[in-house]
Amino acid sequence: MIDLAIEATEVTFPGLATPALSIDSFRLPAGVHLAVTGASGSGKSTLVNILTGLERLNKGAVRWDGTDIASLSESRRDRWRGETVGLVMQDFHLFEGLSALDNILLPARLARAANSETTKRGRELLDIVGLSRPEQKVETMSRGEMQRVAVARALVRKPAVIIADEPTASLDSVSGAQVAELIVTLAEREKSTLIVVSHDPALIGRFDNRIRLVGGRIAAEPSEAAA
Ligand SMILES: Nc1ncnc2c1ncn2[C@@H]1O[C@H](COP(=O)(O)OP(=O)(O)OP(=O)(O)O)[C@@H](O)[C@H]1O
Repeated sequence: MIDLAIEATEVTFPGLATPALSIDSFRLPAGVHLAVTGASGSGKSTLVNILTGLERLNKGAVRWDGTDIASLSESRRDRWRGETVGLVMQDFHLFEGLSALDNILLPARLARAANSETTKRGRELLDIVGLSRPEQKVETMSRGEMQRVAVARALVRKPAVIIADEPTASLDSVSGAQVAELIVTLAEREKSTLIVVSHDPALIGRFDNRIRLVGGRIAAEPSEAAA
């Protein structure tokens, strides 16, 4: 569990008249679950990218647990991201040709952080997300099953933060509801800070803390716990 502070932050892109993202001040206490909504182009993906250190800021700071992630070297930031953030994306980002279990273990293996404990946890997580065939190749799975593999992968290194970008957008309503349930309950169980970007009313409705982005700015006041 780590807390977040966004300070006087701006992200601009060439050709845009106004910043894609402009946030004066935002704080999220450790362990809080937050939903981020907003129309297309309002800056949601840009927000995800600065929270994970994938996009550079033009101004300001994004501090996780007090550390401005821009102050880290690129290799330290990559290591920090792998250790700290579990990411779930709309289009799964799984590797075809690999089994569900190998997909779950791949990031930890690439970071040379995999051991017998990681494999055990990977198998347990597959079980928890309701997948009973760890050796099944991911390209033979349904979309809902693929996203459940991605959720298990995001959690395998016990991340302090889980960030999900439209995790239910490419799923039918039944699979979407299952994935939403898994993300929320697993974040709770692991005591992770959770940030979910979504348009899905069923998913957003599960969050007490919500912000809405309009033109790159936070439009709605964060609720009490996230203020
Ligand atoms: N690399 C880039 N270069 C130029 N403009 C960009 C770049 N990335 C994003 N933008 C612009 O920044 C604005 C915010 O984009 P962003 O992708 O964050 O929106 P979004 O809310 O995630 O949209 P969507 O819901 O459609 O994915 C948009 O106007 C977009 O065109």
